Amino acid sequence: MTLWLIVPAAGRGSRMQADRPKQYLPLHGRSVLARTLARLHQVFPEAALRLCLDPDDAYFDPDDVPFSEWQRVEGGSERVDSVRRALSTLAGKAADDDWVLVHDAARPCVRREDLAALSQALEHEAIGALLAAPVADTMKRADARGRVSHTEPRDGLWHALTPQAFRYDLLRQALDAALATGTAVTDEASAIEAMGLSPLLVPGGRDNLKITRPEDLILAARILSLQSETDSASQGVEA
Ligand SMILES: Nc1ccn([C@@H]2O[C@H](COP(=O)(O)OP(=O)(O)OP(=O)(O)O)[C@@H](O)[C@H]2O)c(=O)n1
Ligand SMILES: C[C@](O)(CO)[C@H](O)COP(=O)(O)O
Repeated sequence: MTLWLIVPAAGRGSRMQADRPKQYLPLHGRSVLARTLARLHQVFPEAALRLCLDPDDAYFDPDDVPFSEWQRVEGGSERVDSVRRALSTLAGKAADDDWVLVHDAARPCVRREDLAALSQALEHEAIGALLAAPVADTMKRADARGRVSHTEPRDGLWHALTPQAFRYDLLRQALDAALATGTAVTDEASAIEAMGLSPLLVPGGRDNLKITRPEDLILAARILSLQSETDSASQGVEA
């Protein structure tokens, strides 16, 4: 069974307001995209990668791709279109029940142990699963005036992270249905949910942030430093 990896990296990063798409901004001496791909490759070295890139991309460097089996895919206008296009390249290659993991290029800090936990969860899963983090703050619902309407109970609320992993044929059907009906889906899980199915939530670290705004890049750099300090410390203990 092949493990397919889709990395949507075709966004423009408009909220980042940088001189280039955020996936090409430097993070600890390499691009965000290179860091994300390296992290995925450490846990899934045998996976077959589909990398969604903007057709006008002027920054991509193939040397940043550590996977031996990979293919570039032209991204679409929304994230869901990019993922759907990547899936279409699997037709005739993927088995219906192959797992497809989708991970944002903009999430370079995903922990290796969280990737491993997701992978392990899939061993007992029929539909699919996503990394997610429980909401930690008190949640306010705003009214039209920008004042608090009421406090939302946060019990059972989770932040949807990536990777999100689903069976190839189910994900294909779910995205086709969402696109055909115009259902807004900002992640793979919401397309699956629209089919009446309930993906599994796999607890993951809140440090798996999606770089979206300028301050996120500073946070991501600090998170990577802390993660590498933790890795060095645990290697020291084991040695
Ligand atoms: N048409 C698109 C839009 C987004 N993405 C990718 O999907 C991930 C999450 O999207 P988001 O953070 O919303 O990225 P952007 O669209 O780049 O950001 P913005 O909305 O600020 O423009 C990113 O890795 C992004 O490159 C994509 O492949 N194709
Ligand atoms: C897929 C995603 O990263 C899950 O949090 C997210 O939905 C990306 O889209 P957003 O519009 O930036 O929330």
